[in-house]
Amino acid sequence: MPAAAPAVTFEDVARRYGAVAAVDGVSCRIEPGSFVALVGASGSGKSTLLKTVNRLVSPSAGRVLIDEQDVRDEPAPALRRRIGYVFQSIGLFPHWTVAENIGVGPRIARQAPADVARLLDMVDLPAGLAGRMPDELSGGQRQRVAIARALAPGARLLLLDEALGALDPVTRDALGRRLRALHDELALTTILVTHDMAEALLLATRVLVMKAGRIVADASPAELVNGGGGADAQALVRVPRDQAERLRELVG
Ligand SMILES: Nc1ncnc2c1ncn2[C@@H]1O[C@H](COP(=O)(O)OP(=O)(O)OP(=O)(O)O)[C@@H](O)[C@H]1O
Repeated sequence: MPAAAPAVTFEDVARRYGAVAAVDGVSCRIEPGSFVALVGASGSGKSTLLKTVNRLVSPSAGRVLIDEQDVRDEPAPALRRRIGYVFQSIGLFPHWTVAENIGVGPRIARQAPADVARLLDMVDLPAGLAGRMPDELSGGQRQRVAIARALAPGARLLLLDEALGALDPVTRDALGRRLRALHDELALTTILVTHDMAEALLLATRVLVMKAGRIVADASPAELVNGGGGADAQALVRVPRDQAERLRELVG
């Protein structure tokens, strides 16, 4: 396990698919311990950029560093064991119990067995769920198990790709808060891909806005809600702001 939360550095990263520049020259350093939200319209390149970190996508140009080390310097399986990755479609192994799913990372890495009860408690699930199969859980419970599994090998870097996207709004809000608390308690570096600017503003310490494969805004939530970050960012901030104003008008 790395001793501290890592930094992530993108150096002029590009990824083309034929004529499409999914990521088009991104340079940016994510500081250790930060919680960065990557927001932007569908197809703006958020997921592609995120996946260059754990090498699910190889850049066509440029490089990605974790701390000062190029992610290509070690075999991909070893790299991925150091990185928690949670995505929307969950991906629990359907024929394994909750405990077996959570324990898979440490088992493959030949670490001490996962403390399943502690990991379940971290994501606000009762220890009694350990013996259940994934199809005996709700969507929100499954997503919590996926987060526990991602953290089980002691990862200090957490990549979340629309990890809350399929959940109902109440569960989504609760799990978002839990994720932010875990980020703080475990001193993680977290990168969250989301369509939802309100979620980004409420959870992140820094928001990067992507458009057509590029980062077009880089600002703190406070800067964004105070009108900063430029036109592309403000177009996204306008949505939750207008909703909040319309709700306020309903107050009698
Ligand atoms: N494996 C692939 N093959 C071909 N084109 C791809 C591939 N992956 C992504 N793309 C294209 O690259 C662009 C960026 O896709 P990406 O999934 O990174 O966007 P995104 O911002 O994460 O979108 P969404 O929010 O809809 O998930 C899109 O035009 C997409 O069609």
